[in-house]
Amino acid sequence: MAYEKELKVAQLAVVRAAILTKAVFHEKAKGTVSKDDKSPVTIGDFGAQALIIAAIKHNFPSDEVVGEEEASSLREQKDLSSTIWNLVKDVKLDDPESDALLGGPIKSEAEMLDAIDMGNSAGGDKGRIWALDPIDGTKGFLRGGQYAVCLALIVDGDVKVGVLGCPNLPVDDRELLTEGIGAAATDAEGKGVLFAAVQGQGATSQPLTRGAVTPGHPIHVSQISDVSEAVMCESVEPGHSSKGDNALIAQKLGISRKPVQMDSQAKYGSVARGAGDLYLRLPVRKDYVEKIWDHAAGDLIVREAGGQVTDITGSRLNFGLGRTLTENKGVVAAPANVHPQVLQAVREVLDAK
Ligand SMILES: Nc1ncnc2c1ncn2[C@@H]1O[C@H](COP(=O)(O)OS(=O)(=O)O)[C@@H](OP(=O)(O)O)[C@H]1O
Ligand SMILES: [Mg+2]
Repeated sequence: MAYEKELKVAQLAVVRAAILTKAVFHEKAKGTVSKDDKSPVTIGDFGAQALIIAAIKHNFPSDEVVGEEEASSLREQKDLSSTIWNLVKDVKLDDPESDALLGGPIKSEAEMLDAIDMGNSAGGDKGRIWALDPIDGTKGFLRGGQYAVCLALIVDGDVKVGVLGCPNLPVDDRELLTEGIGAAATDAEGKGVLFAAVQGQGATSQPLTRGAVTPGHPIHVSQISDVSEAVMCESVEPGHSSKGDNALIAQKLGISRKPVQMDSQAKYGSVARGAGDLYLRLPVRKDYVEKIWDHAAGDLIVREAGGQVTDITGSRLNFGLGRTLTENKGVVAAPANVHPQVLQAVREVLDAK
């Protein structure tokens, strides 16, 4: 099967990184520092990025990585760097064979910093480029809510493999629709879902363990025929996506159910397994440009599960542009049969503004 090894390495790398993020999730002080753009980054972001890039480079040395973090600030803050190293050096998969496939542990702090810095690819529409968001939904992570470890392989601008590790998502998707899942999540035993997709091969999910991965079971978007019965997924943070517009669109579509608010690309996973029906991410700020690592894995997983993902103009998201998508044109993800209707409602609401 095409991309078999890439899928396995990506899944195991995400599992390995999630072992670290789960450990950090339980710490009160998550080593938060503010990036230049004022968004938060934690010791978990850096550690997870190092673990994933080391695994990719061990298996595919000439592939490039577009990663969210860089190590320059760590090289100046030696204490922070050694705190992260103390976490990273102990992370190991429970299954020795899987651990060996990833190249075993990272050997030194210097190697860890170098691995983080290998996420500096400029991206683009040529070659094999991995898009990595070590902790997507950092605000959710800090709040004790949903977050996702996200990894995708983009080949010549096309997403071929997508993996999302969602450590706080209930394995049983019926639980998802209970109120307050975004805020009240825990990663108690039995929680955590690993989503994956390969282009043309469908999407799967399996419980997020600490060891080997299985082929997973196929997932599908919901079968709703009447869009008024849909459950909408949206961001928790009001600054990331317009909730006012979402409410107007829901009204236009006759949707009366309350939206489920959830941080991170976990929303794509939820739509892909039919635990939510729609995901709308409508621009709040014209100058904010969405980054490819925030969408690449989720885009493929939803499409392989039978959904359609476009921007608000109806075009497929363009991952060949570099580190970012086009100007902020938002995201509309829905089961293919209702996507045109949803898109039309989106356009009507936005045009009326
Ligand atoms: N203004 C604005 N508009 C749109 N998107 C933004 C904006 N600011 C931040 N971000 C990005 O949102 C990522 C988190 O995604 P979500 O909105 O899905 O989750 S959340 O509910 O906000 O936590 C988050 O990803 P992480 O930084 O990895 O957490 C950001 O890349
Ligand atoms: Mg992100």
